[in-house]
Amino acid sequence: MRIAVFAGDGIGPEVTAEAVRVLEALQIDGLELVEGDVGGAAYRKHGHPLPAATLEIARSSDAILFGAVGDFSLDHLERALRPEQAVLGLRKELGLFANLRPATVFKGLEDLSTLRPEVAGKIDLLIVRELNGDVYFGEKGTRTLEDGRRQGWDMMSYAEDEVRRIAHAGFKAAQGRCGKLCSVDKANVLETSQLWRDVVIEVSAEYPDVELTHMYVDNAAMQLVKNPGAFDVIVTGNLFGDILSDQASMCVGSIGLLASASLAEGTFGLYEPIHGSAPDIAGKGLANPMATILSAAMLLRHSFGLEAEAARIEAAVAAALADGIKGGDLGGSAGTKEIGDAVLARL
Ligand SMILES: NC(=O)C1=CN([C@@H]2O[C@H](COP(=O)(O)OP(=O)(O)OC[C@H]3O[C@@H](n4cnc5c(N)ncnc54)[C@H](O)[C@@H]3O)[C@@H](O)[C@H]2O)C=CC1
Ligand SMILES: CC(C)CC(=O)C(=O)O
Ligand SMILES: [Mg+2]
Repeated sequence: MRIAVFAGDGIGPEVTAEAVRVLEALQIDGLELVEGDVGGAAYRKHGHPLPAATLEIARSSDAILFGAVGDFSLDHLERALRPEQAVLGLRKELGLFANLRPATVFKGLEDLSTLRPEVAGKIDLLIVRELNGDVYFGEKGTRTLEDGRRQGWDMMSYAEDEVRRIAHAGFKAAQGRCGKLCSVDKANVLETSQLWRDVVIEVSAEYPDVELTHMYVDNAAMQLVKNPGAFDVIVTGNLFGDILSDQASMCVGSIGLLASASLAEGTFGLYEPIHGSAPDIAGKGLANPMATILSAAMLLRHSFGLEAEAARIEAAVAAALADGIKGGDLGGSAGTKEIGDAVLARL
């Protein structure tokens, strides 16, 4: 059981350290943790955000626990060298195409949400976000038009096989939950989305037990706040899924609570909080590590089939919250290590 630990930048090392403490406390037989450099930290040390040695550690591991990357002081670099390329590169190189981002309100903790408790209490949804395509991986550039104006451009596209495989992931996820799949797109404007919708409908023929609906992304953003309890599984593209999942995190309570799994075919996966490196609070011991701790639980469940251990971690996080252990992101005053201690004490 070899787990690569890539802590990264900003609050990445702070939150990852707490998740590692939780993993180690479980005393799982054969657990081996191997650290590697990613992001701005890797660029400063090795001149690249995703050095070959890190990629090698990733490839020789069974799963990756990832913190966050991003460092505003390196945003002047050419795009290929920016910290974010570490996570984008790992997703692409390792074929991590299915990003699962569950958003569920903790029972009895509806008041953590910025929504009214009776609305928030019904939230139990899963965003299945495509992670290897869309405008994030299309050709891009800046050019000067004939009249001298500068123009930035990014190519958005999806090939049918890319849509098909994430659609299957969405339908399968729905089969394991309440049997409802909502495909989110912008087919009223974008050709990329029209193909997305056509292919999702084609794939739906193989899943007669799943109720498929379609929604434009602008409406989905509104419905997530109005009636989030109506969603079971949302399947969507890379860009829309990125945005909607940050929104869903606030419906639950905080971005510091939402975990994710980025999966390839098979059991390999990268597990990370949905948040970034939070430079505004980095180095102060203020970050909420719960999203990373919950990502470690997803890792144990998806990559190793350790359901009982995963459930133990999730229960410990829920118990800590129920006992009032809250970080600043939730209006509390607990620091990163204090939250880690509280989860460990309830394992
Ligand atoms: N997967 C990754 O590594 C990601 C990296 N990024 C990068 O992170 C950097 C910062 O991006 P932002 O847009 O500011 O997004 P962010 O998610 O890092 O932070 C947004 C806001 O949420 C707060 N926040 C985030 N995580 C928190 C936690 N665990 N506990 C308490 N508060 C938390 C931050 O303090 C900030 O106010 C950028 O360089 C960005 O590119 C952003 C998203 C994902
Ligand atoms: C490359 C990342 C910065 C994209 C992102 O925000 C995410 O995956 O949540
Ligand atoms: Mg994001």
